[in-house]
Amino acid sequence: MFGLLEIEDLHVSIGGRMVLKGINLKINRGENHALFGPNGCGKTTLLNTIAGVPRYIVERGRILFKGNDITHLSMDERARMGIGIAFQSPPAIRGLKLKDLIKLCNPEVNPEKVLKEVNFLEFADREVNRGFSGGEIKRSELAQLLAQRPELVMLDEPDSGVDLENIKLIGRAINKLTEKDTKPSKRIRSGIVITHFGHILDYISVDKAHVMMEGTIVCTGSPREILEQIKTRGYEGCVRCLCPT
Ligand SMILES: Nc1ncnc2c1ncn2[C@@H]1O[C@H](COP(=O)(O)OP(=O)(O)OP(=O)(O)O)[C@@H](O)[C@H]1O
Repeated sequence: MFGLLEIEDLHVSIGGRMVLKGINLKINRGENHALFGPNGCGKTTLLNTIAGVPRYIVERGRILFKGNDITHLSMDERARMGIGIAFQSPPAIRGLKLKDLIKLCNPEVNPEKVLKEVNFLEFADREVNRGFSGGEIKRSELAQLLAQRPELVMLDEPDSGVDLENIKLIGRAINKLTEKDTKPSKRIRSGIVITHFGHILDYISVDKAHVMMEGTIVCTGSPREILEQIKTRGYEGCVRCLCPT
């Protein structure tokens, strides 16, 4: 199948330290992948590198998106090609209202309608992320992505800090972004979701999961099976059991 995203032997350093040490990953159109792994193994680094955040330096390997080598393109160019990301800790933006940022993401959309989808209408006139709680930041980021409608959506811990009622809304928005509400043959959009506890997996459809350890992907398999193994055996035990070398 045609890979929307293909990553080959990716090595990335940050602050002079090699964090990603040979990532290989293929995400086909219509697929949603989950990424598990212990703190500091490089999950955020992988997503931020795909998005093109400048401080992440690609030392070796390449990233292909829709068949094009995007390894050295700017963040802006990648966003225009269809890559969207919800950051773990996005900055606050003084002087810019959330509804105006949503309009900047896509002038065609009605910001109020988008904000309603994530139960966030009352924040339309607030400055972006300024004083937002952890769970509110997640809804703010998702509203921006719903406006942008990227072909590849990357979500860094979308369930962290979100209450039980809003996690359902967030799940529905992610399924919409990855077109899980559309016939499989019509899906063109894909996703990558980082989650520690897997709460969001009760609300979204995920096709494959990967376990990352020390900068590489060490196991790939069924999201439910991997999550169960991590819960009972820990990361290393999960890998020994499901993906022994
Ligand atoms: N600016 C930096 N300079 C040096 N090291 C950094 C820098 N930013 C991140 N790192 C290191 O890179 C490693 C990978 O960080 P990353 O945020 O990708 O991990 P993660 O798997 O997403 O972790 P978590 O689950 O805690 O969010 C960590 O050891 C982190 O301390």
